[in-house]
Amino acid sequence: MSPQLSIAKHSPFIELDRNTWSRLAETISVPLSASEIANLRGFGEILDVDEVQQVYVPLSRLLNLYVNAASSLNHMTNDFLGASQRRVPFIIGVAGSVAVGKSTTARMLQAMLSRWPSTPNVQLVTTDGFLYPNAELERRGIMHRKGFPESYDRRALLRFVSEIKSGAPLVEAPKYSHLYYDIIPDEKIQVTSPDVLIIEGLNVLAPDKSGALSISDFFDFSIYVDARTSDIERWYINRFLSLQQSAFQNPESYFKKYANLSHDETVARATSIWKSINEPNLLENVRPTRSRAHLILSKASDHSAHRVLLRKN
Ligand SMILES: Nc1ncnc2c1ncn2[C@@H]1O[C@H](COP(=O)(O)OP(=O)(O)O)[C@@H](O)[C@H]1O
Ligand SMILES: CC(C)(COP(=O)(O)O)[C@@H](O)C(=O)NCCC(=O)O
Repeated sequence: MSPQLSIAKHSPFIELDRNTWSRLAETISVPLSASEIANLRGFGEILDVDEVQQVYVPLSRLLNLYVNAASSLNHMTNDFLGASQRRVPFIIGVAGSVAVGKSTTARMLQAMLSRWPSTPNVQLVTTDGFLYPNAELERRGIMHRKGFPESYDRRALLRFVSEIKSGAPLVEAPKYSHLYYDIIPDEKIQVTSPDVLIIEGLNVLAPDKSGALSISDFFDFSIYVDARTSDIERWYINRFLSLQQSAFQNPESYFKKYANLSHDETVARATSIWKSINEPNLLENVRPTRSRAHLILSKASDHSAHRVLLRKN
């Protein structure tokens, strides 16, 4: 047997190409209208009814199976313990690079999962709320490391997730604004005992370096959104160009300093931010967590998912 085949044989993942994956749920129809899908789509993405039918319907069905199985196990465990039945949220982590399209995947899952009768209440939080405020990043001398593991208040994030998993009826998270590029001091996001909570962020699968608990220890399922580095760089630059024409024109935007750049200057600025912050973070911290995921959604250069890897166990 060639070394390549034996590596594949001993991989913890089953690999499915798009056609094989899409056939797993072809009898289930898309529960969203074309305009609902358009509203969930991020900048530059091609998400359409075909993509939802072929990629997200099977994913949502698989997750529904996991949620129902976790709920049965929870019931049986409580019976065994003689404890009262109390349901705690099923937590799904969504990881991947800046600009890979995590937010669209997470929003799509939220919309799809909430259509299942067993999980009408699906809530979504992003980990950017747990970034230190810019003033604190400046104080620590890590303003140029936004998105790196050390730029987050990891203790607060861990407390947040463990409170949710302990069944607390209301848990609050700080709120981040892409417009201000900073934490909004007086606003909070509330998590109110959902059936499913999706937690999306760059580093959600990162283990704690000192061996202590990390938030992924509280996940029931996790997804890594993957693509080639060169494709993600192009998506980042194209999105930056679109934002320069829209969001950066807002006088309140942190990036208003880029509002009058020419096309070439904007590309140069985006490339420099990508090369100095987001690509190193992807290579050093984010992609190394990929094999910790239960499922890897692998995207082709047009943003469509072309392959799914699912853990065998
Ligand atoms: N500077 C910005 N101004 C406004 N919105 C932004 C800015 N940067 C990113 N976004 C938006 O924030 C969301 C999260 O982006 P990001 O963290 O890169 O994750 P992803 O692209 O994987 O969803 C996306 O919807 C993106 O369009
Ligand atoms: C806010 C982010 C760190 C993403 O945070 P996440 O929700 O993934 O924890 C990222 O979108 C970002 O703004 N990075 C800084 C570098 C840049 O401006 O591209």
